[in-house]
Amino acid sequence: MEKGRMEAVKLHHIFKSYDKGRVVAVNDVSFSVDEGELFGLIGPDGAGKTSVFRILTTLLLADQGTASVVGLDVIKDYKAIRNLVGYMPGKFSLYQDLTVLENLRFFATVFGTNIQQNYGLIKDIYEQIKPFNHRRAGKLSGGMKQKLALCCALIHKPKVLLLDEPTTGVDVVSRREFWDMLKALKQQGITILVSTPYMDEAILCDRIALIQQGKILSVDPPADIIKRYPTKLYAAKSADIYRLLKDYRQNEAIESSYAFGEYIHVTLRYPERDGLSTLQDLATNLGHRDIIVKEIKPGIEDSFIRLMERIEFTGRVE
Ligand SMILES: Nc1ncnc2c1ncn2[C@@H]1O[C@H](COP(=O)(O)OP(=O)(O)OP(=O)(O)O)[C@@H](O)[C@H]1O
Repeated sequence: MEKGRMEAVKLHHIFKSYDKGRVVAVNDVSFSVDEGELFGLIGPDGAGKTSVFRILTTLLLADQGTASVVGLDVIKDYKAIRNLVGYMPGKFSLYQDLTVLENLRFFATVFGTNIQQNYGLIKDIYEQIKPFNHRRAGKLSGGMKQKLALCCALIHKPKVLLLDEPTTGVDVVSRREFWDMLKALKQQGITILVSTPYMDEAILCDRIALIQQGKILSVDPPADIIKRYPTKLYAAKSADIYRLLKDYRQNEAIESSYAFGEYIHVTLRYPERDGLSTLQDLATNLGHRDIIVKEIKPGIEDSFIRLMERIEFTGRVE
């Protein structure tokens, strides 16, 4: 952390299990979010993201560990935290039978404020949904619902925004617009912790924590995670890409291979070998046609897939 910067969110060795310990949802999670940071919690379904958010919003008690938001303890200071945090839960949180305006007024009243008082903060977002002021929330499109939920989470001018998968199930254009809004909010000094299963969104964060099976695999700026990719990565395809994937998977020279768009991404067990000819020859010898093999730069998805494979293979974070 930079000198003089405050940690807006902090988790210290947090554990949470369900079903009398049978499901370990959060397994020794520690990370912190600096004040003013746009921080992503990235992981697949069931990784433990929602449990982390519920602990931070004081709705769920951790089994072990401590957590704080703007320096306040989630257990001792839970009431104060609720006033300082804006929370957008993963599942649609608004009242479906209330209109856009009624939802906003409701959330403002709960926090002892009104729409006018903090209008500056929600203005840009709210103006996009204002034409639908009298439409019931349940009748809005996914993107509109998401904007309304963000307005409601902002209505009391929180210091920290906790957004649990705000873009899941929303179309690509709305997702992009939503991230533009987050950037604008960050510029106004609001700290944002946001979870997402989408890797293309991970890259838009200042730093990301990758979470899998309740464990944090890494916490870094996305560019650093990509830079640390430890080996050469190849993209390959042929006329029969499904058979090629199967063939590569059965070959002992191949370390890892997975479908990625119209290509297969491949790493080799013996990186000192000439990867291009190894992959090309393998495919040719098995009768493939229209073979293309090239070396490529890894993206954040490749880095995450690699980190996930490590944990599944060894059962621990390396
Ligand atoms: N109340 C509960 N009782 C039992 N198991 C639970 C409960 N809540 C969550 N779990 C389990 O804990 C694990 C982590 O769930 P959590 O909802 O925190 O993850 P997530 O990353 O938010 O995933 P999702 O996006 O699917 O909600 C999952 O295996 C889930 O099935």
